[in-house]
Amino acid sequence: MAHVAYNVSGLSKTFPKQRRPANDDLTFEIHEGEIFGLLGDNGAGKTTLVRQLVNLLRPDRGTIELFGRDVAKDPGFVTMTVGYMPQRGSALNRLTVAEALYLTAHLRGLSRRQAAAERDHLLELLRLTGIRNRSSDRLSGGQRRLVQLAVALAGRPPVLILDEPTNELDPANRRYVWDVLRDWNERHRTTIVLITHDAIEAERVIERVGIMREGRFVALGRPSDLKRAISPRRHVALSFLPGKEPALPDGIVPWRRTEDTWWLTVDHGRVPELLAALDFTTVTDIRLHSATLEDLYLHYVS
Ligand SMILES: Nc1ncnc2c1ncn2[C@@H]1O[C@H](COP(=O)(O)OP(=O)(O)OP(=O)(O)O)[C@@H](O)[C@H]1O
Repeated sequence: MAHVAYNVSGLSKTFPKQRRPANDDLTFEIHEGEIFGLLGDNGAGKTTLVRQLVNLLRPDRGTIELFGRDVAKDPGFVTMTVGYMPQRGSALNRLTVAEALYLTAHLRGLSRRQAAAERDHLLELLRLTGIRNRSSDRLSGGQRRLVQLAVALAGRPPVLILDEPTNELDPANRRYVWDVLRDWNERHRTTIVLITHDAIEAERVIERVGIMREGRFVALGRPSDLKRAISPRRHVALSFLPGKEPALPDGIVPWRRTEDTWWLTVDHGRVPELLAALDFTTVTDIRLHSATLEDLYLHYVS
């Protein structure tokens, strides 16, 4: 069984003068070592939730335990355990990029020598060496996001909470950051909770997803399971040598044919049977398509 990083129970929060709760009786777990994605439309309550997870905001009701310790009663433990990247703003004040990384790593328990090594590693990892001596108030929006991410990673806290880590990044940096996060998670077994609107790219790294709407989860689980629930069929494109039409199991009939490719729609459960029936000396290519994370998001949110 998976070990639990966060155990959230009955979490509710209504801001003053707001009619609707921002978080409405949320109960869920985040497993140790997983990458958990929070998706949802604007105003769904994602930032409110993560600010409670890092103890920047108190819930009206409910409890949050981090590795079995009550977050509200143990704020120091949260600070030492979680690297938090906020949605906006900068926690760096007027420090240079290099100073911010060094100090954060040192405050998270690394010796001076280790903190200096960590600083240099993160500058290189996030390609920040060229701006290492720049003050954080003189960075572009995208540079600031990369520095904030590096600060969250400094000292390798066991949990990362990232509020839209790829927001403001150009497409190449966006993709690079997703790769860095996946690699970091694999290397250090870091639990990562992230909010994103970037469902297409995030699909490559997210292991479990919570889709929020009006302060509640409308879907929670592994993307593959959730996709299967909304779309129980797979689309298959099957290419073969001209004139060598494949034999298909009973009841599976192409809905479109060309000379060398057939398109089929198959129940998930029959895919193994289809694959077993094919002669791969004459089948040249097979492509299986199922719903994407973005399809899933749009299914639940629109
Ligand atoms: N400080 C605040 N005071 C009053 N209402 C707030 C405050 N912060 C958030 N809200 C409200 O709470 C609800 C949830 O907001 P939240 O920022 O958590 O949404 P979100 O899912 O993170 O949205 P987005 O994707 O736009 O960042 C919204 O209706 C918002 O207007």
